[in-house]
Amino acid sequence: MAPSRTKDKPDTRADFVVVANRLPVDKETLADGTVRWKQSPGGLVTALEPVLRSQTGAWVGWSGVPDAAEHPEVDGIKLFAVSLSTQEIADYYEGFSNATLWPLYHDVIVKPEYNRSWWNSYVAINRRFAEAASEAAAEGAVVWIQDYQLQLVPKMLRMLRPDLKIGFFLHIPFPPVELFMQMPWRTEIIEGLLGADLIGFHLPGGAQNFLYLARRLAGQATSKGQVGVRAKFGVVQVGFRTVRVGAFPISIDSGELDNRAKSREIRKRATDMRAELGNPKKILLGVDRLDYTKGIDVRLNALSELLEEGRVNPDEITMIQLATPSRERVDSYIKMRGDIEQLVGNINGNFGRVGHPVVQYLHHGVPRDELVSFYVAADVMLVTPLRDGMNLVAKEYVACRSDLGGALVLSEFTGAAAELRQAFQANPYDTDGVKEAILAALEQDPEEGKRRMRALRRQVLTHDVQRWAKSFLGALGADTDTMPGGNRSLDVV
Ligand SMILES: O=P(O)(O)OC[C@H]1O[C@H](O[C@H]2O[C@H](CO)[C@@H](O)[C@H](O)[C@H]2O)[C@H](O)[C@@H](O)[C@@H]1O
Ligand SMILES: Cc1cn([C@@H]2O[C@H](COP(=O)(O)OP(=O)(O)O)[C@@H](O)[C@H]2O)c(=O)[nH]c1=O
Repeated sequence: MAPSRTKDKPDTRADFVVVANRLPVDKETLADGTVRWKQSPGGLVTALEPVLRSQTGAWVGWSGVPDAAEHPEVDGIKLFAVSLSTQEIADYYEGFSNATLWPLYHDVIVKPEYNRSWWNSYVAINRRFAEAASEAAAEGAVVWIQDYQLQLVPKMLRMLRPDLKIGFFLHIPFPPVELFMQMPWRTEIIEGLLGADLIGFHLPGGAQNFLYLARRLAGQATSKGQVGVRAKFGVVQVGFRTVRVGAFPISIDSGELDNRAKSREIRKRATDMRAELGNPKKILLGVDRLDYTKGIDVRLNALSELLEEGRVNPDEITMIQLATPSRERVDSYIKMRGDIEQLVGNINGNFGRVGHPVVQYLHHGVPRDELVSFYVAADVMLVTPLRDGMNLVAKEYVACRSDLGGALVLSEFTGAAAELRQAFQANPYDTDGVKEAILAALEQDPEEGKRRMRALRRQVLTHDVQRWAKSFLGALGADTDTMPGGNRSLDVV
């Protein structure tokens, strides 16, 4: 992605508009005052950027820093920046989005905080996004609203622009009814979402939870049958409008990643990495935003016990944990960072040698090619969230393994677990189960490993992000003829 320049405002309205909390690029001001734009963190941007690149469209979002109203241009995508003040970032983004909704929707792993002034800010900022989307959209356009930060936008936008076709997709889990009922503004949220024509979740369970709440809280008539995957949609009747509810598991640009990982440069870099690490017998890898939902502590605790019990030899393994900074001013994230770094320190203190720490921990992002080289080099990929909407990292690892090497340890509580059945799955709350899964992955028979990886790759390469977008937008009634991919025939070995 190459941002070129900034403008006052993109000059034409678009027929296809993505609205997300973040723009695909974050603004960064260097010490000498130079401004640069870099890819924003997280899977939502990884997934949507190739989709929007293949359509002619616009993206409405925030640039990741306070009071930035420039509109950068990225590879032909028109970007409409929504400006947030420092106080609004604290109340709407760090507060209501990430200290209320995020923990509530992730099984209350930490206690959600219910703060009325945060809610007021959430309402005001959702209105600002709705107004920006309304300005960006041409007559009759398709507007696709993304994620938990913007759940009131569908209704607000419909009131401003009844001519639009409005879709909404939730990238995180939609919680069980008993948990959602904690939310003081629960009815407003359900009614906000019902402004859309189509509401998408990763899994049928989220769609079912939503349908129940639409009946109970908004008093609407709904269908009662099971929702399927990309099929058998639920229906909510809102006056004269019919709102459809479905499950659309998100994915990655698998073909692009598969090709990139096969390149000579990446292969060489992966071999060099192994040598730089002292050619350990096995490399274990974790790749996450530093978030308490990701279960980084789960895998570190399991590894620590395996080392203590002598079931894993510290001289034979290296674990690499990439942990990109995330939501660094939210209390629960500050505490978790300290906990994780202490765990890493304990393992290295107890089992490392000079020049050979057992865990190599990086608290910063790495360039895309470097990340792909890590995937190619890793013998065991550790994905152990306590709860995760999808987890694209698991799919990226599989897409990078055309050599059929490697093994994936995967938490049952990720959206990806529903599709990646041949991974070594474990309940992240069961430390013994996680330890057994890690051992099984480390010790797998190579032929059995190939069989598993072949099956995983068949799933990931035939269910790519283009197929995800096409299935959602097709169900919304948008014209998807111009989109590439969607169940492309790929080189699956
Ligand atoms: O924007 P941030 O606060 O820095 O957070 C980054 C993104 O994190 C979340 O990603 C989710 O979307 C992925 C793609 O669907 C999914 O695989 C993952 O399970 C989710 O956690 C969040 O939902 C995004 O809004 C954030 O941009
Ligand atoms: C550590 C790291 C990650 N990435 C990319 O970020 C996304 C993460 O997506 P996922 O669905 O697994 O989870 P969240 O959205 O964060 O909740 C994935 O595409 C990674 O490749 C990255 O680009 N660089 C990094 O250092």
